[in-house]
Amino acid sequence: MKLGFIGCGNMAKAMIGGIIKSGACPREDIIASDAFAPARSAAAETLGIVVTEDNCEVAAQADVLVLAVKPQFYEEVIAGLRGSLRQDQLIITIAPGKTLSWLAEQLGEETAVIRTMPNTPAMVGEGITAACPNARVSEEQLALGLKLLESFGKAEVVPERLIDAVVAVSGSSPAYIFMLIEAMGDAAVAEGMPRAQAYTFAAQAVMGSAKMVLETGKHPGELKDMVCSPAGTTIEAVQALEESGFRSSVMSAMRICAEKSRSMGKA
Ligand SMILES: NC(=O)C1=CN([C@@H]2O[C@H](COP(=O)(O)OP(=O)(O)OC[C@H]3O[C@@H](n4cnc5c(N)ncnc54)[C@H](OP(=O)(O)O)[C@@H]3O)[C@@H](O)[C@H]2O)C=CC1
Ligand SMILES: O=C(O)[C@@H]1CCC=N1
Repeated sequence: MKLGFIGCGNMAKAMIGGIIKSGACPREDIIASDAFAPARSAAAETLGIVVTEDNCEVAAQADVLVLAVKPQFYEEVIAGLRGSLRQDQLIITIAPGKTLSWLAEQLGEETAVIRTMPNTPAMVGEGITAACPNARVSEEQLALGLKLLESFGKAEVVPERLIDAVVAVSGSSPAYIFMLIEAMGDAAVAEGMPRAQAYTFAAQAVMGSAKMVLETGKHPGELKDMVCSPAGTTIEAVQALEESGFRSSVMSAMRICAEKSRSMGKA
């Protein structure tokens, strides 16, 4: 099985890194193209895969083809691939806004497409990806697609109407979490902790908290209550966070994120 990537930027590199690390596809069977020469060199050097400038060469070789360019380039990239695509190929998309019906118009009704939304923690095998197959995707193709997506984390089939929520809750959310870790690190530095140590403590606390949600099955509010000792330190921090609208800020940001994702389909 040959795996092709068109566009070899941040998300493609995260996915390819995870795929190679897990052994789901050997690096020799992965080929990627990118219009930007430094992106090609970075992928060749860091991932050890074959790279080319020619998108059609990737499309011609790939059994599974991932379109990993920004959504605004999808139309021109797909137009440039006409004549190089085959009916037996599986296309995986990762762009917000680009719906299965829009993709069917661009790629042809007969093309098997899995619309997905991954995230960059794929790079360390801790991604989560939502997958929406179209009606042309066979059981074997869906199994193959999910095997690839699961090679760098979790993957779940979701109805397409949920994909904009997925963009907000997992596609984009690593950025909010990195901002949280950065802010926690800064505050610990202000208390006198060396910066590197501050990031280790902040990141480990975030990872451990996430693991508790996943592994205990307890409501996040209950887990929060377990940290708040009566008349203690945490409840003071919780009150300060509530006063500055922490939870409503996160919800507003995610609403704007999902709206932006929806709007990208109209561009
Ligand atoms: N980054 C993330 O966390 C996530 C991204 N995604 C999606 O992944 C896709 C890629 O995003 P991301 O990796 O962040 O973007 P990047 O800009 O890092 O990567 C895209 C790459 O594609 C190149 N490119 C542009 N036009 C073409 C073309 N015509 N042919 C071949 N290559 C081209 C770009 O070059 P140049 O820089 O010159 O334009 C760039 O190197 C997007 O659709 C994004 O929405 C989905 C989930 C998470
Ligand atoms: O910022 C973006 O548009 C992409 C999609 C989800 C994460 N990054």
